[in-house]
Amino acid sequence: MDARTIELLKQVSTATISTQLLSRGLRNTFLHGIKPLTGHRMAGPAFTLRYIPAREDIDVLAVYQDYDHPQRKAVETVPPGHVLVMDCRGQGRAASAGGILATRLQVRGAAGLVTDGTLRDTPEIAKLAALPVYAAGASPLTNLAQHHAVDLDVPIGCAEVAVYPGDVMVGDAEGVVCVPRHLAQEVAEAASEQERLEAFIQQEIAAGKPLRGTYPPDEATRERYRLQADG
Ligand SMILES: O=C([O-])CC(=O)C(=O)O
Ligand SMILES: [Mg+2]
Repeated sequence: MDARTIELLKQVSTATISTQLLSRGLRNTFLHGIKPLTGHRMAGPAFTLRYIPAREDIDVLAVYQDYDHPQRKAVETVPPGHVLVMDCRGQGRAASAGGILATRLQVRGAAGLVTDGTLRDTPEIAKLAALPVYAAGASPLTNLAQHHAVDLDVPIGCAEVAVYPGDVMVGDAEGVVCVPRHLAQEVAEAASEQERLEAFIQQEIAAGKPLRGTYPPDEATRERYRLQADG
């Protein structure tokens, strides 16, 4: 994934990206119900972790003694610049990670943390200066009370959206959208162009122009936009 594509995607809104994906036939790309915890914008390829339901005879506290426990391994192997995306089947009675793991992700240069479950230690996570974090809420209970980490870097569902490793996860104040990897570059370019045009339309509407002719822009409005862009 080239750096320019990531940079462009980080600057545009999830609303704009959703429209660009819809215009290419993709309707189910926004992770509904997932909210920002730290407020930082996010863009980076997905590295995934899949959880299945926990079972009491297997998921006991002693499993954390294994440093290769898949949850811990995910945190230690997500490549820098990638977003760790966790599939919790939308279940949040137990947290999918906590403050120490999130701090480790930040130190390792991860581009973000996304879960369709919950997180614990959220007051500390909210203070992280550089890591974008998105979750469905908070739960103080550790993950193995409900979740069993199984697979790394496989296709997952997150908030009922298909996420394939390498798809680009983009986050802003409204939440997270998943951009299929093969569309990332063209969507990034088209979304930037759409936002330049919409900034002009926004100015016109604020200055008193009616919707008719302005939004969507007719040829005359487009011509004024081109003149402003050239000038
Ligand atoms: O048990 C967990 O999910 C991990 C945890 O609290 C932390 O990372 O601080
Ligand atoms: Mg903790």
